[in-house]
Amino acid sequence: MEKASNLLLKLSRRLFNNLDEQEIFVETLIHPKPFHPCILWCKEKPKDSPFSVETPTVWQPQFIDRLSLGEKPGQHPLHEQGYFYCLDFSSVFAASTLLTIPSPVKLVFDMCAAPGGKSIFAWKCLQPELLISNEVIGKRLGMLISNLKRCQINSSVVVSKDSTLFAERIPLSSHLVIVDAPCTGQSLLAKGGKAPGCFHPTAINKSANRQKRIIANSAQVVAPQGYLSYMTCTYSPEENEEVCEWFLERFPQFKAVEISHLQSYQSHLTSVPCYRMFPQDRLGAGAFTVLFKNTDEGEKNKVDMEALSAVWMNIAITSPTSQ
Ligand SMILES: C[S@@+](CC[C@H](N)C(=O)[O-])C[C@H]1O[C@@H](n2cnc3c(N)ncnc32)[C@H](O)[C@@H]1O
Repeated sequence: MEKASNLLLKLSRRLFNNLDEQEIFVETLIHPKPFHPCILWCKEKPKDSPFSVETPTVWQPQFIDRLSLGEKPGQHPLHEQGYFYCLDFSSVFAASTLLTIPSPVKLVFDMCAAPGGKSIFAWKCLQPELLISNEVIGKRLGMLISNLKRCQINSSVVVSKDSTLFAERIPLSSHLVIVDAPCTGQSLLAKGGKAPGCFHPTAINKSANRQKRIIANSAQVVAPQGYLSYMTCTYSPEENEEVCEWFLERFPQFKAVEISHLQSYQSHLTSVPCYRMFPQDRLGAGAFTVLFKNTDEGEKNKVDMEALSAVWMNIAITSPTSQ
């Protein structure tokens, strides 16, 4: 993108009061610069790193390394052997809310899972007994399955159904439900990619409505005292803070959890504690994240995997038992 569109300029004025901040935000989108590559170690890190590693941020988990510019981790033989998964550092930021969830965790359900970054992050940091990764778009299933297989994410199961079905069939069952929601993908521009129409109000409203439907269905899958993690890789408030406000009005049993390690990233666009990373922070292309807790007391429902396999397309990476 050579010149900022009026819609991008308008968005920058909504996001930042300060003129310099507006300008630098727009500049990072119209003249993108590369970000440091990043990896998540699925297996134990070798003592001597095969890569040149950047100084970690204070909140960065030990199983993440941000690498020097120019490193190509995807081409290293350890990648094929499943030692690590390559992801954007914005994904680490967004998923870092999960680091605050107390163990033990039985069941993690990832509603929007392909290609698998948040599923693998949750598996690594929470060590659940079972991870269920759902991807509704058939042609995205292959990459999800191959990533979970390559990284040996046991025990995990891949499913492919609309979120409505899970709300009906496995209500109040999961300790954690992750909603890394489909969005307008505005942050792709900061990576030099394309996201046609991503600032257009029609596209933003359509996306926000889909996000509200997914988060509402996902909330019903969360067990009492369980967690719901919502995140996007886009900047517009309609897809982020406004989804959170809408959600809390309709599901008052949920409250947003303060994430102390992300305090300096707290969004000033709402009173709900939620967090944003912007591309001008130079860590990643940008993300929005919030962690909700279901404050209801009560019994968690069991998920009978045998019964489910009759109705769902379950592709078992390993064979789970009842949760
Ligand atoms: C931001 S991506 C997920 C990235 C993934 N969580 C990761 O970390 O690798 C959003 C995903 O939501 C999926 N999706 C699209 N429409 C959906 C819907 N109606 N319900 C659930 N997921 C949907 C997309 O196919 C896409 O894979």
